[in-house]
Amino acid sequence: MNVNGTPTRTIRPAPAARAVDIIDQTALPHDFRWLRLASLAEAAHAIRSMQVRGAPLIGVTAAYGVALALTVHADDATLRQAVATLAATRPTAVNLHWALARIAAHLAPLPEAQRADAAWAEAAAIAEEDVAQCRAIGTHGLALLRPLAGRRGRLQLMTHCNAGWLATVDHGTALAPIYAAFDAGIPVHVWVSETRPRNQGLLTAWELAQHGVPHTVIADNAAGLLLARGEVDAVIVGADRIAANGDVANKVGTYLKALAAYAADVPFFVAAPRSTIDFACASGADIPIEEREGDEVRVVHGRDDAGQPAAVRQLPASEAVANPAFDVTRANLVAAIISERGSAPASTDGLLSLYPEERRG
Ligand SMILES: CSC[C@H]1O[C@H](OP(=O)(O)O)[C@H](O)[C@@H]1O
Repeated sequence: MNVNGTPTRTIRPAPAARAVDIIDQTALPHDFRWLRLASLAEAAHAIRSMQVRGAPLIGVTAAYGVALALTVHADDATLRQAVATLAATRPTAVNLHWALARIAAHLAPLPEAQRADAAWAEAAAIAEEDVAQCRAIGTHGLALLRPLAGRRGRLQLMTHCNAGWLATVDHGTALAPIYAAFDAGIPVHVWVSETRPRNQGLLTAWELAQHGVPHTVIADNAAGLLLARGEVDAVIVGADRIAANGDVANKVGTYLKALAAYAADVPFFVAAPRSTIDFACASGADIPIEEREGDEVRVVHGRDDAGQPAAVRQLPASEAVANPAFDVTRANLVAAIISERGSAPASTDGLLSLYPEERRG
């Protein structure tokens, strides 16, 4: 996508410099800056701290983290350690674990002398696949949105968190069909949920503003009113892990929006590439839910009136808080899964209709 008119992706490999550059998403929406990762430790920290975030993008970043590690040492112990270090950063997004399993399986049979170059090439291949798959999600998602347009002046959409191009290498997942509809000339407006406590909705607002897509930022708790009032034609979100039965793990608060959409008879779509679907995970009950640091709830980070970074402690450090980063939406609340291969019901048969090669027995 474009930043100030310049085509930009979220990650830029620099193998010659033994580094990879990522957009520092903890600085957005106020500052746009690149961050250079030059070691396994820096890649792991970037994922854990959410300098880089988004299910597909953390998978790609982890793959480059393995390349950074093997550029220094390419023995089996280093490969195992790199995979273990990166796998420990965040548990829920299966994309991270899928990418690590894929690059490890690709590198293990190779002679040590060939592993570094092969790691950079495989990480780049995973990144390019993500770009193509997210572009296709936009096309297939547009096919679902187009029939909903025309009911009123603008197609009224709602999303949660950030599942735009910032969460992928390019195009995004949930936002890809929105960009596709906007670029096709369909009048759209997006209700953007701020998504406490890390406020990834502000990243979505930044993205949409960059592309010129009309939008309105709302408090998370306002979504139910808008849905009940009939001000939303469809909800479209991303996913961090889709279980084999169609249950969906996504940013915390997604489930509440799915319940409100169901009560308001508004279609609730989930957009995700193949790397987000975990056929080895039977149902949402088996998806690990990341619990993050309590200060993400206790402390609000923003800007003061002078535009300087400011952190406001809302609660004493001793105050007990819970901070689950994701929740699980049961498949029966999901109108369709949108992937690079098309759309299908959120069910075992639906997912297998998209990926028949995964059918066992
Ligand atoms: C394109 S899916 C992005 C997905 O990842 C986000 O989580 P986080 O910001 O914690 O990495 C959120 O769940 C999005 O839906």
